[in-house]
Amino acid sequence: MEYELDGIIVSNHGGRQLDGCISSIAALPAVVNEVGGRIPVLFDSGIRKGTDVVKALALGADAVLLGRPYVYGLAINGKEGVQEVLDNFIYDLDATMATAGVDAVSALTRDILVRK
Ligand SMILES: Cc1cc2nc3c(=O)[nH]c(=O)nc-3n(C[C@H](O)[C@H](O)[C@H](O)COP(=O)(O)O)c2cc1C
Repeated sequence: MEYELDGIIVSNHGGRQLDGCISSIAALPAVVNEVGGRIPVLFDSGIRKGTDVVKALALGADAVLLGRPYVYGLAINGKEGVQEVLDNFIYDLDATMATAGVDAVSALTRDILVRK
């Protein structure tokens, strides 16, 4: 690509900096389209449960990042709290995929989503 980037993160910094900016999930599809698979697209801001992970991956993110959720676990129960947050994410992701009838992360594509 023009700037020789190794990857890109679609983020609005957790919605805490720019009043009135669009959500990062709303920005994701256009960025994915523009990148066209040439570099990894990571995503954050507002990922709170497995369904959020599924939506971001289905919209084309290669991976998601967590900001506040693991900090909440850390504040409540230290290292074990962080582990519990991560375990819950993995369980919830698994359950969401199973409920959607999807057996691989690679099968999470836009056509499993319904726009409201
Ligand atoms: C208290 C706080 C401080 C942050 N400071 C920075 C920062 O200095 N630089 C930065 O790039 N992002 C910063 N972020 C944004 C995070 O890197 C990340 O994009 C965001 O927390 C992800 O959204 P989430 O918290 O909804 O998961 C900060 C987020 C929070 C909550």
